Amino acid sequence: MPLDPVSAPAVAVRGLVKRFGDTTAVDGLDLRLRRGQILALLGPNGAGKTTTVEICEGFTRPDSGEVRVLGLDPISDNDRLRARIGVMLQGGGAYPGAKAGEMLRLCAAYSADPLDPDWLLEVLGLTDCAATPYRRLSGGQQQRLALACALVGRPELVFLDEPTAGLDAHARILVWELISRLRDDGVAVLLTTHLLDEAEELADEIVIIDHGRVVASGTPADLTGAQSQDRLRLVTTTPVDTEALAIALGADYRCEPAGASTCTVIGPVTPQSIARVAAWCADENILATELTAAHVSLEEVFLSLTGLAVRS
Ligand SMILES: Nc1ncnc2c1ncn2[C@@H]1O[C@H](COP(=O)(O)OP(=O)(O)OP(=O)(O)O)[C@@H](O)[C@H]1O
Repeated sequence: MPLDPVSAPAVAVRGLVKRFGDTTAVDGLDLRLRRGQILALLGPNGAGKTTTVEICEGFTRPDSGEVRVLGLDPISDNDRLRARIGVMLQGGGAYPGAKAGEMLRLCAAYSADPLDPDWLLEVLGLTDCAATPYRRLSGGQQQRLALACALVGRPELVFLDEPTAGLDAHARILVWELISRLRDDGVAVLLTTHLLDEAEELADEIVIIDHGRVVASGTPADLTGAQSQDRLRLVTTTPVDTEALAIALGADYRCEPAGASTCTVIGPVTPQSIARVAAWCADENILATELTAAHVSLEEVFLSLTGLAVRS
């Protein structure tokens, strides 16, 4: 694994194992995050995401495996790493009486070349509450301030743990825009989230873990595209006899109801199969209002891989 702290990947993890008593939280995990990329770590509750991130942050010691963050060991090189990484602490380290603007300026004072705190407050929609004591901020404002504190030191790598949890739609978009700008400026982002649309929107690479192991990885398009090629979504004004449609299409096709007047045809999507579905509807005097080569959502991929709802 390269050790050069300048050109090394932002995060390189190989064969990581962490046990807590009888529980194996991380079980031989590999991970690689390049500079200027956003990697979203997804997984059901208890999958091992937080443990992995805390090991990368240097807060938890692994049992075995190799971990390099910006080419350095997160525990033995922690002092050198601190100034180069940003960590979003949930309500952490706050002086409840301190004002939002003061807290951010204090964080900025630890950095040799910080971002302008007033600019960050503005971008995150916090200017109006700069003089508000931390304890009086709403949950969403505290969340955005935690993000600002993680970013103000101009880190090369930032760890974001559910950065938009609890934010309203407007605030979520502000945060998404800021995260995208960071990436464009070359910052690497390791994002953990339960929001699959957030991962799909932001991530260059998604790693889905379960039981401490990687179960799938790739770009959002890789993960959803592989399963999207073999589905048609048919919406009709009256319910469809899915068995009859499947028989009409032949042995390569299955047909499943997906709602009162929607069904999914599973099988090769070709110009001929689309024509056959439309012709069958005409023969049955059924009005098709939509016939689309379906996009499989990341949520469907996640469910099929982990067998679990996002929040179990
Ligand atoms: N300090 C600890 N002591 C004992 N067990 C722990 C500790 N930290 C984590 N675990 C266990 O390790 C496993 C992985 O937990 P972890 O918090 O990493 O999962 P996660 O993917 O972050 O879950 P969530 O989505 O709920 O935050 C779980 O079974 C958890 O109970």
